[in-house]
Amino acid sequence: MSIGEYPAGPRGRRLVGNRYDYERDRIGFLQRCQRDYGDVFSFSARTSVVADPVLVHEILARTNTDFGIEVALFDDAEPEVNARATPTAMAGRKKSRPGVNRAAADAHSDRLVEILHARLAGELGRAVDVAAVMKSFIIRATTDYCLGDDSDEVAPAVTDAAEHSAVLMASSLSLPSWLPVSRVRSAKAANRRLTEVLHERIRQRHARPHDKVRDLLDTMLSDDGEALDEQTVYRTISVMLRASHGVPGTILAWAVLTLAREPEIAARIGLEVEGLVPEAGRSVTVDDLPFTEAVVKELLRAYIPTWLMGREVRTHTTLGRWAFQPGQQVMMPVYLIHRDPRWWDEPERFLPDRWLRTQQPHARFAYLPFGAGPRICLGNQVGLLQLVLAVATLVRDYDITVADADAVVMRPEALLVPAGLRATFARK
Ligand code: HEM
Repeated sequence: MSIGEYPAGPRGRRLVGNRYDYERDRIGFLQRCQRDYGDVFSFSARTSVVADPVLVHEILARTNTDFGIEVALFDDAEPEVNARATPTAMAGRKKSRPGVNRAAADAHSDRLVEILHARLAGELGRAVDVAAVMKSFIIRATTDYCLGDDSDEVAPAVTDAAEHSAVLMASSLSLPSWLPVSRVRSAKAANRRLTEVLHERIRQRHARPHDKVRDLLDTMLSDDGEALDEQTVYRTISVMLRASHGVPGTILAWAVLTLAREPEIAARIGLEVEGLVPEAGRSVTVDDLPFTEAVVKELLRAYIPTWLMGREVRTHTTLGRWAFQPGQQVMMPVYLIHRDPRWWDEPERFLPDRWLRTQQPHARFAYLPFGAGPRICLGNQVGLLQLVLAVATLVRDYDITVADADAVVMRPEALLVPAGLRATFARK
């Protein structure tokens, strides 16, 4: 192939192209294409798939310049997410950094455990939709992380806005916001409500600041570094809250299923947590729980919720030996990379111990749970802490009964979900 060609791929069926076969078995279809055409192949004249770790990393690194990340929920709206790539939005990211690093995340560990117990208290003794409960726990935890005492009214508003937006996203259509469709109207109303409560909280805090930094909002309003306008503070916090809605909660659902299927892993986590005696006055952190952390890393490899990431091509550009035009889409099946036997030993097995050895994965960039480049997950340390402490707490303090674990199936929707997972939680 000469430099600058559009990738080859299956032509698909008349009228529907590849969509029919893709919708019947999304992951299987992508795996078959990869086998037949290699790591870069086309899905249609507009959409290509890139499953080569180095090229995926390059796309992520060139995001904001050659590749755009934004998805417009309403096609005539200035999508709020678009603003994230502007210099002021990147300044918001920069200012937030000391508020989201490992030390800041660790400082939230006691609150996190309290919030998990409080969230489960109302659910004990009956079978619940695990992903829904875990998502709402994470929203409460992240809202508390960002806004501390001011989070009460905000957490329900985030859930509402995120859920309404997810319904629109799932339809995979960009609908004009003037369209009198009830789901568009309710999504707009929920987003407006979240915008209002958040602005209100930011203004109040600005007028009456805490004497020392207690949460992410304090970091964003602090005198250290560049001063930000209210809109930039709002956007940064709002993106943090929305971005934390689905992914960590979904991984916790996978954790509950895995603990039920692999009791010896649950037992090893139990031993690790029970043997832990932190010095007086010091909270438990990720560093105290190396095996639990390895389990979380393995969950993020095997069941990566962001299994298929996407970018829109912004400029006439090349990637490796392929050429792309503005407006084309590039999809990155992280799931395929995380399960590729070229980069991983026994990729189909759930082996947390691989993370306690060296040399995993065998290729650079073959592990991308948090993305990479200028738009890498801003909450990666916060998310890791949430997952490790939640898994350890679930094992230590709860008996969990999963109803029919064998019937749960892996479903690659917008996120990769354990469909049909229900469980009963009881305090030990
Ligand atoms: C541990 C679970 C998590 C995973 C696996 C995860 C994964 C990701 C991934 C893959 C992206 C990049 C998406 C892309 O490039 O298209 C992302 C973006 C982001 N995540 Fe996370 N995330 C997690 C938890 C969180 C949490 C708890 C927060 C907030 C506290 C958060 C905040 C963000 C933000 C703000 C972005 C957008 C950054 C930007 O576009 O500039 N994430 N996350």
